[in-house]
Amino acid sequence: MEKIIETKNLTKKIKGKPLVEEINLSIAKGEICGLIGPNGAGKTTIMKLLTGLLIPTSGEVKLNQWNVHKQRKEAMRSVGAIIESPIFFEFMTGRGMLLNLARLHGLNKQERQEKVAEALTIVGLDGRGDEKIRTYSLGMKQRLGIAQALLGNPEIVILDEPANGLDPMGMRELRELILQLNKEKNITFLISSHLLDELQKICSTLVIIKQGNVLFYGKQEEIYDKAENNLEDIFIGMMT
Ligand SMILES: Nc1ncnc2c1ncn2[C@@H]1O[C@H](COP(=O)(O)OP(=O)(O)OP(=O)(O)O)[C@@H](O)[C@H]1O
Repeated sequence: MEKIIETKNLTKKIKGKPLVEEINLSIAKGEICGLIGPNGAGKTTIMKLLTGLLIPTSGEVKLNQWNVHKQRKEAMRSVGAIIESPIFFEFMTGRGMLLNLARLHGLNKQERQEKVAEALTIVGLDGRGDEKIRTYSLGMKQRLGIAQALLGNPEIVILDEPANGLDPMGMRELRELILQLNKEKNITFLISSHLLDELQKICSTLVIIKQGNVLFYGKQEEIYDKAENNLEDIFIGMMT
């Protein structure tokens, strides 16, 4: 199976204090991988290292075989990411903002219009694309963030806490969107969340971290034994 995200002994220290230590991940193309851990475990740090927003103290990250820190341009070509909250210009329309971003991908005017219309349709915002972002609900903003990530035809999408603050309807829409993109475009997802039920529903693999160290990494079914199939109980058991 082709590996699309690989980390080797990935370590980040700040002033000698390890934020994450010796992280070894090997995520295959087409996986939906959930990253879980308590507050401060190092989830955002891992995502920032994967997307080149932080430089590792030691170890390496490869995306699509490209080293993120040595071959940044090539590595980032395959990734769309939302780390922490996406930043929007609220006075713009969803379509206007996406059209501006599409310029950065070097598309001509007609290509930009087509690409943006396609992205808005995929995330279910085609009917609202010409309204100002400030009128959007949180769920719509999250989906606009995903539309933004889709503009570069990514093979990997990295989402940091995408379901934060969403109501049950918004969560279901987000879940269905992720599953649809995974199935139809074979996009690989790495998603961090505190919402274990949500991850349990969609992830093929899980990474569980505590204080910067990986406690479990593998297929979701491997974590359950016959007596126990509740991810929350297993997670809390590991943390205490
Ligand atoms: N720039 C920094 N300088 C020093 N410590 C930092 C810095 N950034 C993060 N940390 C620390 O590193 C640890 C991991 O932080 P990180 O944000 O990756 O955790 P997280 O798992 O994403 O947490 P949460 O679930 O609360 O978002 C925390 O103890 C945090 O305080």
